[in-house]
Amino acid sequence: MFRRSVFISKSSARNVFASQSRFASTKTLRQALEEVIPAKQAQLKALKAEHGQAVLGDVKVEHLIGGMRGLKSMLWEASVLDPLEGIRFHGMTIPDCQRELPAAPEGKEIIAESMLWLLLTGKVPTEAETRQLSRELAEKGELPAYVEKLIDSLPTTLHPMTQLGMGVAALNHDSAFAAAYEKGIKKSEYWTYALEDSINLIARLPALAARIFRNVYNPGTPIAGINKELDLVGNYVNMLGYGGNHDLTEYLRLYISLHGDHEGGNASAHTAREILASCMDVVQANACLKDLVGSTLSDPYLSYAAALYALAGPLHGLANQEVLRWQLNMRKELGDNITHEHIKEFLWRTLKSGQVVPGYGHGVLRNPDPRFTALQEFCDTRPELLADPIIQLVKKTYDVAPDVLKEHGKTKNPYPNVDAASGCVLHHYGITQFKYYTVIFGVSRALGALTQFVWSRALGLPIERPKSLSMDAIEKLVKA
Ligand SMILES: CC(=O)SCCNC(=O)CCNC(=O)[C@H](O)C(C)(C)COP(=O)(O)OP(=O)(O)OC[C@H]1O[C@@H](n2cnc3c(N)ncnc32)[C@H](O)[C@@H]1OP(=O)(O)O
Ligand SMILES: O=C([O-])CC(=O)C(=O)O
Repeated sequence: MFRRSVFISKSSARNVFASQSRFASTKTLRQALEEVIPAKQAQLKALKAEHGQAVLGDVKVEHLIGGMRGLKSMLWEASVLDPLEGIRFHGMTIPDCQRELPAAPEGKEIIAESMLWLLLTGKVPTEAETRQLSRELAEKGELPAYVEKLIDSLPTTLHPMTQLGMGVAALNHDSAFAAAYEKGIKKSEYWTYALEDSINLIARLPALAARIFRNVYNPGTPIAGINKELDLVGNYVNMLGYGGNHDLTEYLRLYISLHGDHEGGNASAHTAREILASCMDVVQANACLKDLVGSTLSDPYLSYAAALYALAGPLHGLANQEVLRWQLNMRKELGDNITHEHIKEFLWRTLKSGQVVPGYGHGVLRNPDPRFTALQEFCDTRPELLADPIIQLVKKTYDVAPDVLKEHGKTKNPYPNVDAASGCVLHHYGITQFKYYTVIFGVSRALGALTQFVWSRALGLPIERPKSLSMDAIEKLVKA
């Protein structure tokens, strides 16, 4: 399958890259990024100069109390989430990406490299560019010995996500960004070191994540070496010990690409990167360019470690482990031959005990998550997946859960999010250790979070420091 480097013609990409040629030749990711940075810098400058005082919305007291839901307060380049339609990556929907982005030579699904290229540059890479990036990642994929030693020293009872965050933070020992900053570099050069660290980190995540899996679940077994001819996820699957399982490899390619970015407001991405100010009066574009952990010029490793700990919460990334635990409990309690009526009763028991239904609801989405749909479609093309009792249970739950949640009347979105489907497929392929699932999510979310880290440095965004208020201060302002 051959695909050319295609110019993205939609939304923001249209303005920024309008002067760029439609078909790029083979270049490295760094070269491709170098080409697009000046246009983005100019766009930001013009936005600030021409529209710095434009009002994007009101900040209400309910925003301060309600987790800033819906507040337009962040700058995030790679993707934008529509409540009804779901995510678009530089204007491309998930089906667009499935159609346009290069797959692995022997596969059909999107791979992490082509998604990363799209997120960073706004362009669809050629096959040759994708392969070149795969090779670069494979060449940089080995873990330093001190990190292996650190991970091997951790108790196997320590949650895999805690271990992942520790390993990522420890990788900052070799941060090019931190070293260059210490040496004293110009602000305009930050992005190049940010990119170097980001690529190194993405390259090393599979080896780190696989080592945690081996230590916790298969102690003493060997870990496969990195194959320089393989893509990132192909190597990850090998290192996990599932090499040769083509369908699992394809599933993880899709999963890791789709989970890569979900605009900026989700807790993990937000932690790593940046936010536009939430001021008490109006949101002003020029006053609002701010960062969180990355904005302090903490290096990409420390920023992403922080993001991982946000991802490890059950209302966010840990929900995929919670979904499977919940579905397995359902099966244990209800036995085989579970009917829709049984599931309804189980759902009500969950809700009446004050718990959330994991895998359902969303902070922004108001329709079924198109990532959930894409994963369901993956199952629909494979009879062995359709015959799996847990996958059937997930489907049956989807038949009844939206109505139960509507009747319950609390959640603004009674539909499934991506986590409702992701774990059951892993379970089918033999990755039954559900406490590990969020680690896979963590390998993925680096694609989007680190993309924005690079862009934040390229655009010279300042430290994040929104204004907070006490309840007394709010009352005083409101009464005045
Ligand atoms: C990759 C991801 O992070 S996707 C999200 C993964 N998380 C989950 O699947 C966990 C289950 N879902 C939830 O807890 C929520 O829907 C969230 C955290 C995703 C979004 O939270 P919010 O934006 O606050 O949702 P919303 O505005 O609809 O919440 C209103 C009420 O409905 C409740 N609610 C929301 N979703 C659910 C649910 N799945 N089950 C039961 N109640 C729910 C909320 O707890 C809240 O109750 P409260 O008024 O008593 O506090
Ligand atoms: O967007 C959100 O708030 C949560 C989510 O689905 C993600 O981060 O993938």
